[in-house]
Amino acid sequence: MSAFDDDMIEAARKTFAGPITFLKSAPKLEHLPNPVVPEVAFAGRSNVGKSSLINALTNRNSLARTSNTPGRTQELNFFDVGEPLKFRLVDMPGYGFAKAPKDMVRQWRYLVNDFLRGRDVLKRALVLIDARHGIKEVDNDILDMLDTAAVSYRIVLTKADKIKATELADVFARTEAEARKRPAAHPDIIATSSEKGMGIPELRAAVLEAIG
Ligand SMILES: Nc1nc2c(ncn2[C@@H]2O[C@H](COP(=O)(O)OP(=O)(O)OP(=O)(O)O)[C@@H](O)[C@H]2O)c(=O)[nH]1
Ligand SMILES: [Mg+2]
Repeated sequence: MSAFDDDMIEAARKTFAGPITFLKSAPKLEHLPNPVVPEVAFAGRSNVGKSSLINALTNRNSLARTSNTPGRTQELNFFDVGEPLKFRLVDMPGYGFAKAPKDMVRQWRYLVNDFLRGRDVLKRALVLIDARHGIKEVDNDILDMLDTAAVSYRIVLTKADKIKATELADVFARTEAEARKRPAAHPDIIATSSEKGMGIPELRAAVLEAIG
């Protein structure tokens, strides 16, 4: 069952099959690109699968850099979709990995907070949550920041291929119930697997819907 009709799914497929290029990396706020088109950002704990999901959505193997080393992405990475340019995807730095030095955590907070507050082209954030764990304490920071900044967001479960269907149904229900308590969260969540392609057509449609 999907909240998106066939036309939307097909339009989204076409959009993501078209030209997509890496624009730039922004390690600091002064490096942000000019806000000229709508943006959708991918947030989530380090290693949750943000970069992998961007690659799956765009059907490219190595557009966004993925890694087994948590905390690899320390900056905001911008990807241009469409020619002429239609919207941008933003790969955000991950949080919550063990052994992150204090100043790295502070840096993350500055960058992310200012990005979320200051950017009216940012139409939606997708907050990725590992399907094996559900929402954890470490995710509350970003969820609170988004609620406070009134940036609308949708929760997306990742790595759904790693658990059984019954467990997935369980964590799905639990996570959706939590989403419905949060003011800026979309009431519906999406379960995905970048590995198996699950939920990818729906997530593409969700991105298109978010940019309007
Ligand atoms: N089985 C499975 N593994 C996945 C999936 N998505 C990502 N992974 C693996 O999880 C690891 C981390 O993926 P990334 O996409 O680099 O994670 P990230 O959230 O971008 O991490 P940071 O950039 O450090 O914040 C990689 O080894 C991926 O291959 C998935 O859907 N299924
Ligand atoms: Mg990454």
